[in-house]
This record gives sequence, structure tokens and C-alpha cells, in this order.
Amino acid sequence: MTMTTPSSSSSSSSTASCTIVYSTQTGRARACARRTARILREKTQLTLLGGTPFDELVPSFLDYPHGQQQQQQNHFFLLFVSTTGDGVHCDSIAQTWKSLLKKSLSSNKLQGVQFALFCLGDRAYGPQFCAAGRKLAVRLMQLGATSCCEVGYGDDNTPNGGCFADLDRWIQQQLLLSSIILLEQPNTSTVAVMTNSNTTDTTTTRVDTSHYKVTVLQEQTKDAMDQWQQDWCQESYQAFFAHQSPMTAYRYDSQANSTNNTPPQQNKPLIAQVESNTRLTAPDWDQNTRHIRLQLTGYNNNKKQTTPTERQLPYQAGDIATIMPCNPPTEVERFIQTLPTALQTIADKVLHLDYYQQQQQQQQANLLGDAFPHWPAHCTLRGWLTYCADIHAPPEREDLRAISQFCSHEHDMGAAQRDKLLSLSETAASALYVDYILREKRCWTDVLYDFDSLRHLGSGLTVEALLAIVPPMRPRDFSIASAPTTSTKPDGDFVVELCVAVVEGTTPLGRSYHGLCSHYLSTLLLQDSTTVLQMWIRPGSFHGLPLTPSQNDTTSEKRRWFENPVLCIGAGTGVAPLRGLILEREAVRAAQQKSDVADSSTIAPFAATTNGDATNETQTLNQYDNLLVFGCRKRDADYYYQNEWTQLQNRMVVIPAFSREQARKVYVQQLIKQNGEAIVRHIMENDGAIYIAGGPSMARYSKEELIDATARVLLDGDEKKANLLFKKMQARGRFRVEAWS
Ligand SMILES: Cc1cc2nc3c(=O)[nH]c(=O)nc-3n(C[C@H](O)[C@H](O)[C@H](O)COP(=O)(O)O)c2cc1C
Repeated sequence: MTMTTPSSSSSSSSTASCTIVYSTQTGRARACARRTARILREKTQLTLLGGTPFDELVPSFLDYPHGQQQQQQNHFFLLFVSTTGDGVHCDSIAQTWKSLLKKSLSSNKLQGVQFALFCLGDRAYGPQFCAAGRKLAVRLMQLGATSCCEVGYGDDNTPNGGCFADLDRWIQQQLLLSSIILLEQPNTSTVAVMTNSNTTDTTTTRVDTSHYKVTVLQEQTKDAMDQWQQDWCQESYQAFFAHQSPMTAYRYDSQANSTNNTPPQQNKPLIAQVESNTRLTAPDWDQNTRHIRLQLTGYNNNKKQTTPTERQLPYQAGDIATIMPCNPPTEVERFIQTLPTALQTIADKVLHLDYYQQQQQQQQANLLGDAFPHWPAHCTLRGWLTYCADIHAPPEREDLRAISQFCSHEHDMGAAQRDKLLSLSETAASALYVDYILREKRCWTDVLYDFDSLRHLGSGLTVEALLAIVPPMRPRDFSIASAPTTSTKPDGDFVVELCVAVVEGTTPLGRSYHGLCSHYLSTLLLQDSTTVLQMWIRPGSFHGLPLTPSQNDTTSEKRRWFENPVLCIGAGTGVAPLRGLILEREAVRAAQQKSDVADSSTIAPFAATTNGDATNETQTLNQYDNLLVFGCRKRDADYYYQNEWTQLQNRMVVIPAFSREQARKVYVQQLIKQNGEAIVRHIMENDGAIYIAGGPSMARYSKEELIDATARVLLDGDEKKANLLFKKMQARGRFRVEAWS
């Protein structure tokens, strides 16, 4: 996407202009950017430019045209930055962030650049709350940029709307808006009160459907279920799927060797077949958690390489599988039934979709708006709804505003429904949005069903409008639970195992709901054993850990990796990447032992290390190279992989925290505190590693207990030194957190 530079497009030098840029992993920062753009359009004279992810910004910050400061003094960048991983930046800012960190940049590189920053995050991550946004603010200022407005913080857990509630406050309550007024009128000493602050005028926010031209062909095709694999539209769907690839996904060549040659967004998904899909939780337990084994075929690694440690593996322990789900036929049919009759009748006709790139000026006017250019060129409406449209997602408030214009005036309740949809998108009605959409988990289908004037005669809802409003299907992430070394077959095929908790339940009003992707995965084998699914593999926070000795390591260095103990801490499905790490360590160790024997090496068997000064407790833990502190509810209900740990009992110890087996709840962090001295001595004194996976609160409390124990046991109570030690361990790959909400 190419942008105009501020100087070339500001309508006059006294009108402020801003370029909107965002970084997002799951789309919320983009939704915030879109909402802000709409509000600014309604309430200010600002010229809005751009509306793009950081790494697609042209010119980038660093290429920002210098020497035109006079013209640009009232231009600013409006930035929306989400945090992911353990306090790190999202993929869509990776390149920009790398460039910004270059040591060679002078401290006035961004002089004259003004920015307003809204950070998105989750306070459950503790000190890592909005870490990425805060780091960006510091770096921009180090390079001479100035912040023209107090930094805004959005927390997922803020009552009545999460990040969006915080965003509205940031915009309205004299932060962003007042800064803009000062930019527009630099000599104003007092902030003007905004007029039309509660506008419900939709003329400025009408959905522009002119990007698309849909031709309905005469052919009719019934089979939507495997439509994406049919010859007549396969290429179209593949182009759409490739565009949904995560930026950091591995690219495999035709032989599926990892390769970096394919440009991002032309990265077709891998095709997997379900080998097995079994329940991990007890049959009478209300949580359904599955162990799913996926077979990826036809990926020949270099067969000349024989030992697992030398062979190029298709993924690394702790990597992430990004799965492209599809909507179940029943939900698609229900959605179709909520559409105007004219659309229902063409649901199975072949469609040809043309996308028109708008002229630059129009593009700016439709900033962050209504054009997704990558829908498949050939499909049916039913196929599009099955594979491409995220109709199971809750509509954002801006989406409700967008569809309000299609409430038919010919329907008795048309005007009232339009006003209702508009008010649901207003800041003042955020509690209503929370009650109606979030708490009741209403998705697109539910909303279209409830607002029946949208399908009434005269609604004007067309396929073009749906293409403009409904968001594209978003692939979902799952940590890989298997060890790559033992999952790779001699012919190059490989297996990926997942541990998936199926999201399902009942809302406060008694409506049942389920999570799209976990439900999709849970039903895969049940439907049809030949079903294939599409996925990518990408690195997660545990990627690149020192698990596998490199070929250049000396024998004694190789030995060290196996001798150093590892502490894994996890709860629930957080055990998935930890299982991958533990099994991989054991697989590499076994392979190494075999090759040591073959080499007639004099290396002694891998004996457990002991510590002369140890307490009884330490001596017990010290016998094991793998410690797992695992939290679940009950031993007989959801103690995942218990049998496997039993088989490894000579090499590992599990400290389970069963939260519901006694009157008072017990969590992993309490067991870490209880065993703190033994754990810390064993891990720290043997140059071990610590990996945590699961919910952000569990991860934070566990880390705090570990730091506390390290300070107490090893550093005379000096917490600062303990914190520093963990930072150093992190830099060496010896401490990592993979947390998700
Ligand atoms: C895997 C994962 C890791 C996260 N890590 C952090 C974190 O370290 N700090 C934080 O404040 N928020 C963290 N979050 C919360 C996100 O920043 C928050 O959900 C945000 O609204 C997502 O915005 P996005 O949809 O634009 O990516 C994390 C979320 C996920 C899914």
C-alpha cells in the first residue's frame, strides 16, 4: 500500500493531518484504529492519511521526509500498538521495530515527527502490560520524535468494553481530541469544546461498496463443504488463504523443506489430515480437552541426513500451529436465512468477484474502511461464508454502525433498529454493547437474525455490502505439543500434536455457545476421516531454545545441554508446549546417547547430579533433569498426559497442583513458593532453564515466586539482583514465558 506524504496531501498548512498506523496480532488494534478514524472524521477537520500496519507503511518512519518541517508541523502519526508474547511486539511491526533499534540511528533521526500513541494490552500480564507500546514510545523519543498527546492504555479487562472503553475515554476526555485542536490552532491557549459530540449522523460513515463488482453466473454448485479444493475455484481460494498466513510462518518449498524464499502473503497453508482425535479429560468431566494428532504428508526432508540432531526438522519444539478453521454448514445455512431473499436465492450460484483499487484520494477518505482486497475471485456465497467470512466472530461496535445503514425503512421497526445499532456503537452505550454482544457471545449470524429489518424488502444489503462489512476468517493459534525429532518419519512426512480445550458453555441468558476453531478441531475425525485441514507453523516464544546441540559443539558442550535441568511450569493446556520441550529433550538425549555408544565414546551415562550441600528436599528434586509444576483441577479429571509422565519417571518429577481436590484451592505458584528453595538451588546452581506456559496471571505469579525464592536463597534477599539474573537468563534462552489469555 502506498501512502501520500503529509506535505503533498494536507489540504492547507493550518489543517492538521495524521497518518494512522497500527500493529496487531488478533485485529483489535486495527479495530481501535478504525473506530478512532471514524470519530476523528466526524469531530475534527483533520486530514486522515493511511491506515495500515507498521510494516506496510510507505514511507516508513525512518524515511519520513525531512526538511519540510514547516509544512509538517501540524502532521502527526496516530499509532495503535498491541503487545503479544511475553511483552513483545506483534509480527506486523517486526521490520519497523528492527530498523528503529539500529544503533547507527542518530538521536535526531525523527526530529520533527509527532505522534500520539494508544497501547493495547492486558493488565494480567503485570509489568509486561502494554510493554511493546511503552518500548516504542521510549524509542521514538530517543530518536527525537515528540509525543503530542499523553499515551493512552487499553486493557482487555476494563469493565464495559475492555480496550474500546479505554480508547473512547482517551479520545473524548480531552486527550487526543484536545491535542488535535491545539495542532489545528497552535495559538489556542484553551481547549475548544467540541460540538456534535453525540452525533449519530451516518452520512460520514456509510459503507462504500464500490470496491467490488459481483457477477452472478448461471452455474449452480451445491457442494460448499469442500469447495476450496474444487478445480474451478481452487486457485482463488488458495490466494485468499495465502493472504491470511501469519507474517512469521515458515515457508516450505514444494518438498516442504523450510525455506525463506516465498514472499509473505504468498505462503500457502500446509495440508494436514487427522490421524487421531482423543479425549484427554475424564468422560464425566464437563471440560472436553482433546489430544489431536495431525499428519502432514509429502514433505521430504533431505534423506541423506540420518541422525535426528543433524536432520533439518520441519519445526522446533514449542512452535505454534496456526489453524484455518471453517464455519459449520448449519451456521452457514442459518446466516443465509438471515439475508434478504434475493441473496438467499443465489447462495449456491457461482460468483465472480472483481475488486477495484480506489483512487488515492478516495482511499484516504475510506480510511481503514471497507475494502478487503483478497476475497477469492471465484466462489459461491455459501462457500465464501464457509471458508472466508468470520461470521462466528462478535461484530465490533464499528461493524454494528456500518450495518445500521441497511435497516429497511419499509420495515415497521426499521428506523428503531437502525437507531439501536447506532447506539450500540456509541461510547455512551458501551454497557449495552457488553450485555448484548460480549456477555451473550452474539456473533454476526445472531445480530443479523435479531435485526430482521436487515433482510426486509428495501434493505439494500447486497453481496458487495457483505464483502465490505464482514471480516475475513482469522486463523487461530495452538501451541504444538509434540517433539519434532520423534514426529518426523524417514520419508519426510511429519506429525504435529495439539492439546485443545474445546471452548463451550452457556451465557447468562442460557444461550449455548462454542469457540469456532476448538469446536472445528474437536469434530474433525467425527465427521469424516478423510477431512483435511489447513495450517501454518510459526515460531512461538519458546522458539530457538538451546535444546539441540549444534554440530559445532564440542562433545562436552553437547553433554551440558542434557545435564542442565529444566523447570517447566504450566496449567491446563499450557502443558502443550512444555510437553513438546520435555519430549524433544528426551529424544535428542536418546539419539545422542546412541551416537555416543556408536562412537565408543568414554562419556559416562547421564547420571543425575547431586548437590553436596543440599537439603533432603533438594536431594529429591536433584535426581531429575526435568521438573514439571503442573496445575489442573483434579487428578482423575484433567491431569493431562499423566501416563506419559509416569513412563518418564526416572528422568522427571511432576509437582501437581490440584486446585479442587481439597477445601482450599491450590495453584502452581503456591507449590513453587513451597518448594522454592529446592527448585531454585537445583535450577540456578546447575545453570538450568525455566519455561512457563499458560494463562498470564499464572505466569506472572509463578515468575514472582521464582524471583522471590532466588533472591532469598541465593542473593541475600536482593530482589534487584534476582530480577537482573532472570533478564540475563531470558537473553540466553534460559527463561521464557508463553502466555495466552
Ligand atoms: C499470546 C498473547 C500474548 C500476550 N501478551 C501480552 C503481554 O505481554 N502484555 C500485555 O499487556 N498484553 C498481552 N496480550 C494481550 C493483548 O495485547 C491484548 O489482547 C490486545 O487487545 C490484543 O490486540 P490485537 O488484537 O491488536 O493483537 C497478549 C495476548 C496474547 C493472545
